[in-house]
Amino acid sequence: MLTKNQMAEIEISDITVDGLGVGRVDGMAVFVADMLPGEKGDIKIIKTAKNYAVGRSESVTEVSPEREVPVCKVFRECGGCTLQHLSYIGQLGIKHERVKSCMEKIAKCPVPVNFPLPAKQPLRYRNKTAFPVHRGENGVEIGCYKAHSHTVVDAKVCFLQSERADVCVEAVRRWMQEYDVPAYDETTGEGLVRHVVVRVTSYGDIMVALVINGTVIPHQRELVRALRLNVPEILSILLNTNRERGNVILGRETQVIFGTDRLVETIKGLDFSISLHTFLQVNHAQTELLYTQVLKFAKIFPDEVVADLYCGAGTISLLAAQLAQKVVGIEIVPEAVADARANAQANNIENAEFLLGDCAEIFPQILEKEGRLDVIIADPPRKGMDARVIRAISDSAAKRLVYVSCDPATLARDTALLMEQGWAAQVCQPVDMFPQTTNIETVLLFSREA
Ligand SMILES: C[S@@+](CC[C@H](N)C(=O)[O-])C[C@H]1O[C@@H](n2cnc3c(N)ncnc32)[C@H](O)[C@@H]1O
Repeated sequence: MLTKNQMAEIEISDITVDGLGVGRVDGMAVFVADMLPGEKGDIKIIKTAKNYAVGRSESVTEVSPEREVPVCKVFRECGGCTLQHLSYIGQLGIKHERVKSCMEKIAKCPVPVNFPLPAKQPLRYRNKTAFPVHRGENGVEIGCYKAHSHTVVDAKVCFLQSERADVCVEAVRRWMQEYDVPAYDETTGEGLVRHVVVRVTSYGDIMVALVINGTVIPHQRELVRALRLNVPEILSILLNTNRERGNVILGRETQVIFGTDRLVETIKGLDFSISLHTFLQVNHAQTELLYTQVLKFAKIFPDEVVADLYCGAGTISLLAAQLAQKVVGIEIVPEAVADARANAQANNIENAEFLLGDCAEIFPQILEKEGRLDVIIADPPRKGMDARVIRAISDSAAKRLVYVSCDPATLARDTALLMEQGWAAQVCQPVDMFPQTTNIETVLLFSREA
């Protein structure tokens, strides 16, 4: 039995989704920050609970050959990156093991899991970042939250976003300091500036939005001038009003204070118009790789009808529509459906239809209405698919199902349900959309059991 303050030499055998090393003493799991699988260390137990303990590494006695010096100075405080101390190939290995383990242990499914498709650019890959703003003892603080908290870790550089985005954030910080612009205080609900959101397209065009607890900012002209002077690639500066308490970043009302309210992004040859609210995968290069993989698994023939469930702004639907007879996309967010319809028009695609609503309600209705359905593509949020959607997928006559998931655990849970209903998992391809973190995107191909 472990006790608080006890010292133990522990070998780390695993890593959690939060990036904590996991070792075992007499069968009890001990979680240790900043320790990697394969490492041994002298660990001081700092907390004990019924089924686990938490330790602090006092010294690492056996260092993993995959250990690296993190590029970011605030890596140990910030909750944004959890794997910067591990080589990129080591990160991919851990993600591969995680997907395999979920398939084996949760889905009980012997599907082959390929090695994750790596990112060519494992740093500075994000095309959108929302940084919380806070006023601390040393002035304006802008950065990421500390893990599991709302404490802002002040950072002048974030190695996940583009260098131009760093410059935008710095310009906002200097403007707030110079004109004494108040930051929002979430404990009192007072103050003004809540978040700085920066979007950057693959063309280098930039949108900057200040999320504010109000409708106007002081010294607006000075902010616009400072941002444009420092970053001439800015095409859009917005004020978004969010007066609600809570964790939701964006409010519904947005005003343009410079330029346009939209940018254009091109994905695999199609143009997509992006507003502040549009959901877009955060890593452009890996999105192209992900979608290529989806289409490869979907193997769509020209006479086939495709359903794209949880379709967002219609990115996958419109790529699939170029191959299919018809695509029907379903999405619950009205703005995303409007974006999808506009994107279809802008790309002269006439065989894609977009329906607004919950997949659990709309998809069964489509099955009754559409005479034919050959391929289903589903890309649900982290929580996975509703059981009603899984039932409808199984009731359909579709021959292939391509499931895209950002959470291997819910993917595995849904895989077990799909297998019970006659689907066979054929092959699983993880795609590393989120280097430096434990997150992984996975594409899984199902077909009807023979
Ligand atoms: C992971 S995103 C995928 C979007 C798109 N496939 C893409 O690659 O950009 C999941 C989408 O599902 C939508 N969504 C969440 N719950 C839904 C539901 N019950 N019915 C329909 N759409 C839903 C979200 O609004 C979001 O756009």
